[in-house]
Amino acid sequence: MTEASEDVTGLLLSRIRDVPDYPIPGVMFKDITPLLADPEAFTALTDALAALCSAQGATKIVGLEARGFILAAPVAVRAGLGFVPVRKAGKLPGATLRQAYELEYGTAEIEVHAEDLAAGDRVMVIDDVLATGGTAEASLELVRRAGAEVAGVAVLMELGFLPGRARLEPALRGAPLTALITV
Ligand SMILES: O=P(O)(O)OC[C@H]1O[C@H](OP(=O)(O)OP(=O)(O)O)[C@H](O)[C@@H]1O
Ligand SMILES: Nc1ncnc2[nH]cnc12
Repeated sequence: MTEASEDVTGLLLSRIRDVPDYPIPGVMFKDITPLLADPEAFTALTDALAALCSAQGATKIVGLEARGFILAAPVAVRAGLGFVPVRKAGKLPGATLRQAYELEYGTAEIEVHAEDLAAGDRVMVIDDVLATGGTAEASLELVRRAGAEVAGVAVLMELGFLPGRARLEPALRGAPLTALITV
């Protein structure tokens, strides 16, 4: 299975809560906590993402702090693959690669332990939301700077009212971007 079924899509969509003007006025925040609290929905999400990782021949899973960790860690276990955290700057103790990027509501820097990824790894990047695409774009930069190959990017939810997909397109270099749902 490479796409979520309509039943799964509907279930996931029904468990996402809209919070207007959070964290700043003008942002419609998509809150995934109701989905996480529903074991049927969380399991369906994990299974769909794990199937995608297997279908695309991933050998490692990168999760993006913080909400991406919640999704990516069970996917890595389910798919039988190693999990590599990409963290906000200053949180990883070892030698890191660092990349700056812009968010829908601010700027940030992310890091990965340089030794966690290497040539021969095929990496699936997993996150909850694709908004402006800045976080995912920076993570692909890190994956490649570490010498690894990008198997794809998979997100629970793409914000279709923002140009994240178009921004990410060049950085994908032909690798697939899969969103289980688009809102
Ligand atoms: O496509 P973008 O515009 O880059 O936005 C998407 C990112 O923004 C959110 O993370 P955030 O940095 O808010 O952190 P959190 O997961 O710690 O809440 C979300 O979890 C994605 O990682
Ligand atoms: N509107 C939004 N809702 C939830 N997470 C986000 N990350 C970036 N923009 C977001």
